[in-house]
Amino acid sequence: MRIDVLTLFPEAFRGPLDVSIVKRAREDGLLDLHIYDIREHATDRHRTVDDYPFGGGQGMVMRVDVLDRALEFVRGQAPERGLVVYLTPAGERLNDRIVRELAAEPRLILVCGRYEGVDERFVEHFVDREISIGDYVLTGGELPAMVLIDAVTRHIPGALGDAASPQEESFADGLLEHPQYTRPAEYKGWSVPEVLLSGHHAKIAAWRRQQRLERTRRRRPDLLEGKDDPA
Ligand SMILES: NC(=O)c1ccc(NC2CCCC2)nc1
Repeated sequence: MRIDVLTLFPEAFRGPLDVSIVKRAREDGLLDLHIYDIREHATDRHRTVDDYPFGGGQGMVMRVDVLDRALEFVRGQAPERGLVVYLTPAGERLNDRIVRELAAEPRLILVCGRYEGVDERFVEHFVDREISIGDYVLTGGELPAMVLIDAVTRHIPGALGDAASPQEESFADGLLEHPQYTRPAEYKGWSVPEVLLSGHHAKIAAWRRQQRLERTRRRRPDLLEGKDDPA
């Protein structure tokens, strides 16, 4: 899978994607990640990428002509057309279903906004999906882009190694995940639920299922709406 990122701050991407699972996926050629600087495609002497909003208002808006040129350049870097995703609080709320949909794409082109956002004509004519990682405003689309890259990478076959598979994770069947425990079995008088030490796999599976249901009912009843009571 190829992911291209358009950003004014390529340096923001150094670090989180250079460690652990994502790093390994890149080294193994499972994820082909490229970061591009939008400012390279500004044409004036001052390399301007933004301008004042028509109609007034505070802040600046990213120019459609600069973004169009940047996207056209990036598109030309690989044969697949790529699905263009713009990170914005006004987008579809990211969830497991959307992550899986995006992970099925051969190529994603993520566009990170800054200032007050981008000229709407860029969204209307070039963006395929607007995605939000939550109902809050950030200073840029870079962190949401990294969240998306991390979440999508987990679904690339082979990225999680043979061990875990995303299916067992939270949300896979719409429920929160069960509590986890490991050694020491006793710590400061705090013990581990006996069933987990029993080696009785059927009982353990039943206990974990019960925990997932109880947690979801208590913390995220919205996840259970529209589902007949999952026994
Ligand atoms: N909740 C989010 O996914 C999100 C995305 C982008 C953003 N800020 C960007 C959007 C255009 C200028 C800054 N804030 C929040």
